[in-house]
Amino acid sequence: MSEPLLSVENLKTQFFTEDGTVRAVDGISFDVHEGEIVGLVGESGAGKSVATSSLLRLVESPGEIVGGEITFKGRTLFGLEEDASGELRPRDDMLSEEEMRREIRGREIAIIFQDPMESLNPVFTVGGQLREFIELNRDLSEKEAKREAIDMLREVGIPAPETRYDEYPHQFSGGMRQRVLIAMALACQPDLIIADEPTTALDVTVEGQILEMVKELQTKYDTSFIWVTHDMSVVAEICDRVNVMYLGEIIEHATVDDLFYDTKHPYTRALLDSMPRPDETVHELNPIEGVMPEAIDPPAGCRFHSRCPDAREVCREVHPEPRDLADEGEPTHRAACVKYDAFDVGYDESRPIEGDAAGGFGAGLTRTGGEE
Ligand SMILES: Nc1ncnc2c1ncn2[C@@H]1O[C@H](COP(=O)(O)OP(=O)(O)OP(=O)(O)O)[C@@H](O)[C@H]1O
Ligand code: NI
Repeated sequence: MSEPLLSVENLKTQFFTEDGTVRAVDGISFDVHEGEIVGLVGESGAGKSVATSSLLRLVESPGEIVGGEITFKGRTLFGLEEDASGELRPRDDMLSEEEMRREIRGREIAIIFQDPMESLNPVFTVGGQLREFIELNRDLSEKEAKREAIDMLREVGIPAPETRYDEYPHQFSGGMRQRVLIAMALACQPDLIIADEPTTALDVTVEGQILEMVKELQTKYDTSFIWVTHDMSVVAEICDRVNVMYLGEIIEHATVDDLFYDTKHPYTRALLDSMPRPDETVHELNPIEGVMPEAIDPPAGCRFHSRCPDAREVCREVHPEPRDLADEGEPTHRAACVKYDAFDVGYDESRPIEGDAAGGFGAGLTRTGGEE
């Protein structure tokens, strides 16, 4: 396989709060190849948004990237090294803030957020904002930029783009605003677009239309995407490969087909069981019980053990790093779960955890009244 477009190694981002250090992103590694849509999926608070804003170095105080390496097209977006006294400092080849702003953000890597009103200014027309963005980033004249802006609005399926050009954001529906943001993201023909739950607030029909359009545009422009979502049906719809996040870590990585049909990690299993699936006529859904623990003081061992139906004593002790469990010649399929032989830490001999997972996965069924 060719060199990845983006490669992320052991990325760690923390927030230094009064209550303690929030380990929002705690050592994740993944890559994105040219022309791929890579999913980042997980429950609220898993660290998806912090991970994606880290890629563009947009994490704000009290947050900070504290470790790892981010490489994009051979350039170091983030990287640390130890100086003579053992202190960590940015590597010489790490891009400056100025370079990030002028060369990377928007131009090479664009980001689309869930709430379009965060990115669109309500007091300027939609077309004006799009035109200005294009003008700034692509060295086009005002007139050329305007033509390009109208073309882009048409491209993302906005009817009568010449008229809509002069309208204000509030005159657009939620779905249409999201289309405008996609136009803006595409306007500089970036190699990578990060989409942070851009369709979550929309109704399912509009969401479906937008996903369909993104797939078409993706084929046309060969843009790569990182698609952030908590919704497995969106993953199924749009992604080539998926990373599943839980409490700051990527606990499973696979192609979409393998993730759905050869699920390895119990957390991924639980996520899938908690959602309706178009390909299965099971009507009973099992919500994942319990809540994700705090990222300030993550549990020892496997972070999912308190909610996991397969948890054994060893899961409290051993903290598994993802390992490739794929058969030889098959696409990579990494999972961080010691129940697989590849881990060889004595799972089979270990005692199942009973009565530990108070409020944990399935607790409501198996433990109610089981206390006497
Ligand atoms: N500014 C901040 N200060 C302190 N903690 C923060 C801050 N921003 C995020 N966090 C913490 O980082 C962790 C990850 O948050 P993040 O927003 O990345 O989750 P997410 O997976 O994107 O969730 P959602 O699906 O709700 O968007 C959470 O524990 C969150 O509370
Ligand atoms: Ni988020």
